[in-house]
Amino acid sequence: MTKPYLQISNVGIQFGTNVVLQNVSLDIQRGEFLAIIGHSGCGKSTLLNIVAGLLQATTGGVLLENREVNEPGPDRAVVFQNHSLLPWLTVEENVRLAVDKVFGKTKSRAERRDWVRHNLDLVNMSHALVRRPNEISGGMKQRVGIARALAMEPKVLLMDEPFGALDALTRAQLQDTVMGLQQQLNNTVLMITHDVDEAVLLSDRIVMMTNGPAATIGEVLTVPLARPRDRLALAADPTYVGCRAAVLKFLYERHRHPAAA
Ligand SMILES: Nc1ncnc2c1ncn2[C@@H]1O[C@H](COP(=O)(O)OP(=O)(O)OP(=O)(O)O)[C@@H](O)[C@H]1O
Repeated sequence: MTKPYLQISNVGIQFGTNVVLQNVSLDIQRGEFLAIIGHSGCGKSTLLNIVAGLLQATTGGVLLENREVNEPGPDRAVVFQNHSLLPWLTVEENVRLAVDKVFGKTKSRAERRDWVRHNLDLVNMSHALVRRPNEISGGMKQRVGIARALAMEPKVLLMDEPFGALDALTRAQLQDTVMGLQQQLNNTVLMITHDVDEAVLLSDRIVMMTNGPAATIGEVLTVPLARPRDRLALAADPTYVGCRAAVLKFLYERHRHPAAA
């Protein structure tokens, strides 16, 4: 068995007397796409923030390529639900800012410019280089956020409900883009979602969290669907339907949210 690329070991965290996570352990291999799913408030964002280095675990810890994670770093890029673009900069400048920070010393000006454009091209945003965030749609902003994260060449891409604020059609387009990128770049991805179909469509494994307080991993489901995946073809695929049913069962039968009980 290869050594895990990203290792979450016995992670627990409490805020005051509120124990949010307890004994969370997960080994992630390089190039894996993992979705984390669980009811609202169970601690998904908290877990992602610990991996991002934005929060410190109370117990346990995280290793990335055998190095302890204890602060944010460009090797772990985060894409949030609500884009975090700077409104006074253009699309190109927003990505450029991150690229300059990471590659300011190792790439020339021209190389950095090409790298910014290449990453915007990957998410089909080359046509909007000089637009500002308030001049583009929500889906386009998320595309720019993804380009910015990819342009940092992170070891791990962390996505916190990246499509949560988008309408269903835009969401489906973005999911297809992310699947295409995954096919091309083979990133290691940890993505939080509330959407069962999204989790099955995009992931290699789905991590299902129990309800809080003291939430932990209840089950991990492997999604044995070949790639590339086609959402229309999969809708009637017995393996897809079975995975979907397993996640729904976990969420709505075995770990129903207390508020819905
Ligand atoms: N900095 C903090 N200080 C105190 N409590 C916090 C802090 N961050 C998170 N919490 C608490 O931790 C719990 C889990 O929150 P978290 O946002 O991680 O859940 P979630 O599963 O991502 O929820 P959602 O799906 O609704 O986004 C909540 O009870 C929240 O109030």
